[in-house]
Amino acid sequence: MVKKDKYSILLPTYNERKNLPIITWLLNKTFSEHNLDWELIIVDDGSPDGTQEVAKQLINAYTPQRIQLRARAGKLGLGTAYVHGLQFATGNFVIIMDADFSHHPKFIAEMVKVQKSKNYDIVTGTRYAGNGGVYGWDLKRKFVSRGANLFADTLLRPGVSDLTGSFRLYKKEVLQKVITSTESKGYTFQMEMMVRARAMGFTVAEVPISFVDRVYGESKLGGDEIVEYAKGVLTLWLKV
Ligand SMILES: Nc1nc2c(ncn2[C@@H]2O[C@H](COP(=O)(O)OP(=O)(O)O[C@H]3O[C@H](CO)[C@@H](O)[C@H](O)[C@@H]3O)[C@@H](O)[C@H]2O)c(=O)[nH]1
Ligand SMILES: [Mg+2]
Repeated sequence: MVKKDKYSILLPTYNERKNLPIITWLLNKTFSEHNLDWELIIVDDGSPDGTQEVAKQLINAYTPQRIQLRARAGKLGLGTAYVHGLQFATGNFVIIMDADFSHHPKFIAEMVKVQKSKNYDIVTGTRYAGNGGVYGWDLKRKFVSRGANLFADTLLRPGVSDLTGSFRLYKKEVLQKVITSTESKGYTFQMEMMVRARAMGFTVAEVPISFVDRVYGESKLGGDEIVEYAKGVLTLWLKV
């Protein structure tokens, strides 16, 4: 008997109380409509806004088979949140995404379809190809994001149009291999993951997505992150 595919979504959250119920509802809708098996793994880093209380209510509503809350004591960052969540994933595929609607679950169906078309190791959402785009960012953030991608692409040539985005589908064993070899933690993390995956010979396909900026709260991108990112690109350029 062929085992049915299962998709584990790793959802890092920090102060996403308002977004979590709707994102969960949309995930359920998408996976039900396409008759796909799935689970949601919420990695909350001690959000002071009560995100975990909401997560517990969602577990009651959707069952513990469907949703796991894998909390950590404090805000330890996105990169390690994926590492933490991954150990609890029971699916053969893993999807990583943001909880603030920048990544709409409706794109998952297309990512799954594209993955199956040529048995790709990774499918990444891209804002910078086809119908992809960014909505709600000011000019500075757009410029920084484009510049960051151009810089890494010029030096490292991974052949992927969106290196810093984090809406991605991986074969679980591929994610495990790539994440173990990745050293950076902040915004550099997604870019390093993709560059290393390509260097290891994994196949990557792209699906255009529209990225919509969050309504509540603020992003953490600052001057320090930009410097860290530039250092990360140069380090990889020397090593990979
Ligand atoms: N557990 C945990 N979750 C976190 C943490 N920091 C952020 N998150 C969660 O991670 C997701 C992304 O955080 P945002 O603060 O919304 O990031 P962003 O500035 O919008 O950046 C996004 O776009 C970038 C590309 O332009 C991406 O590089 C980045 O990974 C992210 O997708 C959200 O679900 C947020 O709750 C943390 O320290 N711990
Ligand atoms: Mg965001």
